[in-house]
Amino acid sequence: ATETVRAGRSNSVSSPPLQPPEYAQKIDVNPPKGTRDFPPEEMRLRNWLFHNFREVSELFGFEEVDYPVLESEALYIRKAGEEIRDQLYCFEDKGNRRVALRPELTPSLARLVIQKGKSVPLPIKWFAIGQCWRYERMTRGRRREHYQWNMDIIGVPDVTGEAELISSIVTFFKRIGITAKDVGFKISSRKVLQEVLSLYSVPETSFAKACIIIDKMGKIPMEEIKKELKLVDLSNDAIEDLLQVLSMKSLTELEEKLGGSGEAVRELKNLFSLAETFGYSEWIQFDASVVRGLAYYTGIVFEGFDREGKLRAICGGGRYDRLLSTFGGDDIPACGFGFGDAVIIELLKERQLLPEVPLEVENIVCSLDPDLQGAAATVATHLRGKGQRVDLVLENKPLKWVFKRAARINARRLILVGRSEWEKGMVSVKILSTGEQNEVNLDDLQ
Ligand SMILES: OCc1cccc(Br)n1
Repeated sequence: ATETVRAGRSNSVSSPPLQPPEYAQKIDVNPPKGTRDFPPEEMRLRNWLFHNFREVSELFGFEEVDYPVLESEALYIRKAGEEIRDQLYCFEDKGNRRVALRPELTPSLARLVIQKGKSVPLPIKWFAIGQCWRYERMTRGRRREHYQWNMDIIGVPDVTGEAELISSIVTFFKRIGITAKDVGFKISSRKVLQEVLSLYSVPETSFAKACIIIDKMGKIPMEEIKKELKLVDLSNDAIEDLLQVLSMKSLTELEEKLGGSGEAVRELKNLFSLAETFGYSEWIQFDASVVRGLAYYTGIVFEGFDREGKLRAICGGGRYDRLLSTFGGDDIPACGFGFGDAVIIELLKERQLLPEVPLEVENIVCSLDPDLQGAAATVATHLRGKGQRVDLVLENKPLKWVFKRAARINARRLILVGRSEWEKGMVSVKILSTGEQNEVNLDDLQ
């Protein structure tokens, strides 16, 4: 075949490496601002994390789903002043469509549930692990993407749904060595806010906005919180009453304020008694200040937090009974959570619980003679056929190089293909930890 010689590059192996062609332009080898590469070591840790997400989801009988990273912008146009809306990574595509990189997975889930309609029997129990995006001014140097694990139950109106979801997260934490001493769940209900605001003539449209403002408590000054609440038509009395309730840390106190007959207190009491039966009471506490920052929550809300208080929320979720109907679907109750891939790794580092996830390739196979490269390929294929991982040395390399590579890949065995052995259908097997070396018939090689 005629060799095409690219301008500026010589095909002869002997000439010294030339300067890159004049058209080459050194690219920025870093990933875009706010995004991450996952080179092998980081990818092994990520795979370990996602493997645990999947194992727990399957333990709870959930089915895995996924959706496009790119969605119609319309899925996220909510007018409640959410940060997620301000930071939407949206643009107009070449077909003049308004699209967005998904900032969360729940709207996609709602879209697919509606699309599937009656063809999917309830309750739906789906989980997903997907990359989510936000466009944040890099002034704060925060990430623009993360991977989120979501589990959602659609079609169960009772708090047994939320209890099941919290149980799945507790199960996940236990699997990776996190205990109730490290992490807890703050639990409340948006119905607490609803019942307080119902004592004052607060317009329904103000409810979601008030929740988003209250979610900023602790992040912006209290005076700013009050100012923003006034702007969504809450009276001073309503605000004072609300803030007093939000400081409550006991259900007894809440019941004294709201009475025991309302839905908020009844559901929370039910959830805490279910926690007893699941066996995770030590993990949860009532905290009226938890509202979460998504507009569509309508009932129970919860968030996982690190008890040392050094990190941002580890995960969060709650009930969203109106989301499907706001998308034009039937009025189907739903609850779910999101669990990001970043804070949990920070927590594991803090607690010295990061797992060792070394590269482990059991075997390294190499020929001792360039003419036996084919024989080495035969040996590698034989072993791979038996489910053995094999790193096949693909070039004629000195043994010193082979031993160095064997150490890097944590190989247990070095399989040497030499002429005299191969003529007898044998190979030489060296156990690298002991140095023990034997000739083995290829057919007996396991
Ligand atoms: O949790 C909010 C969020 C959404 C998308 C991307 C990132 Br990073 N963070």
